[in-house]
Amino acid sequence: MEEHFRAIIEAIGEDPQRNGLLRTPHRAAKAMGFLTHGYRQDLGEIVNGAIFESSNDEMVLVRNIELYSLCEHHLLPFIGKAHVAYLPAGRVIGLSKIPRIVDMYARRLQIQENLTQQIGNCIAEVTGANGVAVVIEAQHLCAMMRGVQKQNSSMVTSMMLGRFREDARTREEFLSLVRGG
Ligand SMILES: Nc1nc2c(ncn2[C@@H]2O[C@H](COP(=O)(O)OP(=O)(O)OP(=O)(O)O)[C@@H](O)[C@H]2O)c(=O)[nH]1
Ligand SMILES: [Zn+2]
Repeated sequence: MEEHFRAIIEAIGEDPQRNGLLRTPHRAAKAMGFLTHGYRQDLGEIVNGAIFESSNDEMVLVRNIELYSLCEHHLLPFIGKAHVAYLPAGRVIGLSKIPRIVDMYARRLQIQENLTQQIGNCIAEVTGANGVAVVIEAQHLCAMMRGVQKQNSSMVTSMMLGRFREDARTREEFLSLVRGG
């Protein structure tokens, strides 16, 4: 990847040999590696067996999970928040595992719709929940610092599975809890 970043710097018309840019291909490759480390993560290792029996079947919501991803069309960041809820069916998942799952999919080349769906499907599979809801609100730098250059619009995507899809009252409870903070 370093070589390719050096070529990009040249293509821009810059001098990769000038002092400030000498180590830039190395740094950029390292940064890009970090921003896409989700490809090299393993769901089993992330969850690490942290699934616990529980008779609680009320909604569990983790809201305001900060999210950094890269849009697959421009390789520019999109940044926002994810809200994830599920209705336990006999077992709950370790609290930290939800943001870890969000990150595993966010740290890849994505479009927001697919990211939302992948997180929802994954939480559903891992928890066997009666329902899963995911809402993501994000701002895309490709639509802010270039292209249409809209600084104040954000994109909201959602995925409702099981009871969240079937039952309007459950969905409403989720949305009002999300709006609450
Ligand atoms: N649906 C969706 N579109 C996205 C996402 N991220 C970026 N895009 C859009 O992907 C589209 C790519 O359109 P193209 O016309 O092929 O590319 P472009 O010429 O760079 O488009 P502009 O951004 O309009 O200048 C643009 O409309 C982007 O806004 C995303 O997460 N979801
Ligand atoms: Zn984009």
